[in-house]
Amino acid sequence: MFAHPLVAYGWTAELDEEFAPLAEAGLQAGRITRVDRGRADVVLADPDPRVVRADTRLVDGPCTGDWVAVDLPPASGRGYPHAEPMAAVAAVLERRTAIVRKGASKNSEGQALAANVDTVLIAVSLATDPDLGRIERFLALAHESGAAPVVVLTKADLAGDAEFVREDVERVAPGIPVLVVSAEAGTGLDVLRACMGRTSVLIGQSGAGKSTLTNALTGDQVMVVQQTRDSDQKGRHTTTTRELFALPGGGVLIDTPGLRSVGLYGGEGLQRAFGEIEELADRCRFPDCAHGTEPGCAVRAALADGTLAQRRWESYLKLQRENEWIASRSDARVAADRERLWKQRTKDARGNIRPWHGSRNPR
Ligand SMILES: Nc1nc2c(ncn2[C@@H]2O[C@H](COP(=O)(O)OP(=O)(O)OP(=O)(O)O)[C@@H](O)[C@H]2O)c(=O)[nH]1
Ligand SMILES: [Zn+2]
Repeated sequence: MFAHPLVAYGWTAELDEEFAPLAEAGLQAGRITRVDRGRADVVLADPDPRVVRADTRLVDGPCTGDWVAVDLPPASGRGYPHAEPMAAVAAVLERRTAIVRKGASKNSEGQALAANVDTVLIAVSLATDPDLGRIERFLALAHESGAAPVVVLTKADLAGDAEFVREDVERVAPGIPVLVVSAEAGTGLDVLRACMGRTSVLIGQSGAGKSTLTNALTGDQVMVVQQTRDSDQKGRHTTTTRELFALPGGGVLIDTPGLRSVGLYGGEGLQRAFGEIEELADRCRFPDCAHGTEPGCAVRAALADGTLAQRRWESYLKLQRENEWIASRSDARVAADRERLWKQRTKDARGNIRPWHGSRNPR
């Protein structure tokens, strides 16, 4: 068994091996538990896990879940220009997976929400009718990340007929587990735990119950929870940062703030989220069928006999148009951005550490 104080935070023998040259350069391995402007909380082994605040301005766009190399200031503070010596993130290790959505700004930059995640838990409240289109969007985002999606229907204690909703949601999530839980009543949590990989992230709308679920899974009041508005069950955007916790039974959970918009950021995720449509298209008579007026179109046949729901087809077309629009913004630009995101940011601005590349590339 591989023993290391950061195992509880997801550290593996493989990471340890990758990190060896950085350790030799005098850097400490750590995982980002939360990010603020220009700063991050990083859990380090010292030798027991402890959280330090570190400057992140030397690296490009670190996010919660990133494995990093931390440069701790010498105890004397000698050699540091600041009055208060501060730890600094010197490098970000290659990401295995990353949840990337379209950035808030108009340009085509992607925004990483969480890194090195194995399971994406898409939280959807059963207190109101679920928005299937939104779930499809979250699923495409999750598929694109490289992690395995799971849909978690929350607040089962408030649902009239949870099973009915679950079947509805299953139709838009082919091959994906759809679970029913209540953090309030404590039901469904064991099944949920069994579906969670080493590192899981909770995503979903504000008020979906992500923080309540985080508290239930950590067995602690780690996140603040606020009432949803009675009028429309909308959340109040209580959670404002992404935070990472080690779970008592092993594994790591990242809670995220409610997402107002989930702009997709291109890629194959959409095809995977709509796998059954891709399969239908493969059966069209013409390989380049546009599913319009062509004879022998399997997609139109499925729409006609109801095997493929009209709503689902339109949702797919809409998301595909969105994806294409992003790509058209500038293929080169998007490609360069992605490259930059996936690539190892091991350059140390101070130039005293050699660039270092991990052995695996998620793409
Ligand atoms: N009845 C019931 N209420 C729940 C359950 N889970 C969460 N809630 C309530 O739903 C409201 C919103 O819960 P949060 O956990 O803050 O939701 P969130 O998704 O973290 O919201 P943001 O932090 O704004 O993104 C709170 O009033 C919770 O008490 C549940 O299982 N049953
Ligand atoms: Zn066709």
